[in-house]
Amino acid sequence: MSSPNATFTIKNGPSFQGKSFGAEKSIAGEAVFTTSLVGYPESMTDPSYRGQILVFTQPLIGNYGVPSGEERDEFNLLKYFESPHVHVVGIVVAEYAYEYSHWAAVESLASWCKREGVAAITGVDTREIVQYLREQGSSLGRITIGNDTPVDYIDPMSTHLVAQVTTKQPFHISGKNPTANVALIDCGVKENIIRCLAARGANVTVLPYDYRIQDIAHQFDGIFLSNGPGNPEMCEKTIANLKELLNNPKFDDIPIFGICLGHQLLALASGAKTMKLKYGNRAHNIPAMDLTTGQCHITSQNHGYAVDPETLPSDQWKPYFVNLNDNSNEGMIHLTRPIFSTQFHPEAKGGPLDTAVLFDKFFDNIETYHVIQQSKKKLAAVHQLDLSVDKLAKERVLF
Ligand SMILES: NC(=O)CC[C@H](N)C(=O)O
Repeated sequence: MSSPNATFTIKNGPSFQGKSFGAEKSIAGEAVFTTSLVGYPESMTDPSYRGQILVFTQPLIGNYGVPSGEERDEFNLLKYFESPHVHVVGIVVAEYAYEYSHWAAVESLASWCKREGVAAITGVDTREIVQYLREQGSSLGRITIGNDTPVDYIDPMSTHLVAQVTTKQPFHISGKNPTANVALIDCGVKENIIRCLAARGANVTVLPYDYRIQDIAHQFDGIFLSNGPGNPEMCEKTIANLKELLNNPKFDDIPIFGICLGHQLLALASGAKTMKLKYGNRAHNIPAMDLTTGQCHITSQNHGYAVDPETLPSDQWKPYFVNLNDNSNEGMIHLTRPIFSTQFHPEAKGGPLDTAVLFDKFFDNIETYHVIQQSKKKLAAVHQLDLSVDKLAKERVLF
């Protein structure tokens, strides 16, 4: 099989010669690496990877092909992909498996990359690349096909990636035996996050990232803040909306749960700061300790930024989880309100399900919210009562 030569170059770093197996299109982006062993279809369709060149440390990639991007589940969510399209601009693998086999596969990784316009290079030493990226930190990179003139380096983090991937209009996903209505702020949400909410009984209303949630929050039983690509500081509108939600006492009881970018945006809205990590955390086996219980959980992650826990206003928030590899912040929890968020992905597809229980915690908070709302309604009704003597009860009334 003759495939064109390809070159992967790290800005201010080395070049690696290999063969192209994807789209014959030279590209540039931010080069990052993942140590996940499985899940390339999910990672490549995760909007959080927008604009990045993904280097897989797992040496053999493509051996189980690519599943259908059209099949949908009972919630009308994509069964195998995290969004309808690939978001990485390129992939770098040590050894592309030209033969694939899997019961769910409908095509090869190569044909998928070609159709989706994704550059792919194989036959390079990903160990050396990753060692380089660990030393230099996440770097700009490019893949040049054949004798193409290399394209200029592009820093995707300087563009508003969330505005590109968010839903442009609100949409609705009906939950299973619904017991709650959840508003989801879509900064690039993964299908499996919506599935985790819908499967637990939430009707999910998915809103564009800049939707004024503070105007409609009272219509919902909980608010969810999604994952998404890029620098969290770019999402100024979302942060401003969340600030109103956090600062207005009328929203004191409403449950909020954020994941990854959602966590970072919540932190920024609370007055904390975020920072760029040297090379980020992208893996399915990262240990995070729950600081409220001392228990360690293995978590799935994909992020380049993190919250600086020192900057969390300690009169309102405390760190919830900590990363046991690099001590970075993995979550926060409000001291008095039903709000918490995590840097890792409790919905984990792929990856371990240790922390899926956090979705149940969100639903517990929603249940408590229902009880509070009910008693508030009953108390409010008391003030509407007709006080004519013949209308009043003749003994004490307890709810
Ligand atoms: N998965 C995510 O939501 C990533 C969040 C953010 N874009 C980061 O890289 O840190």
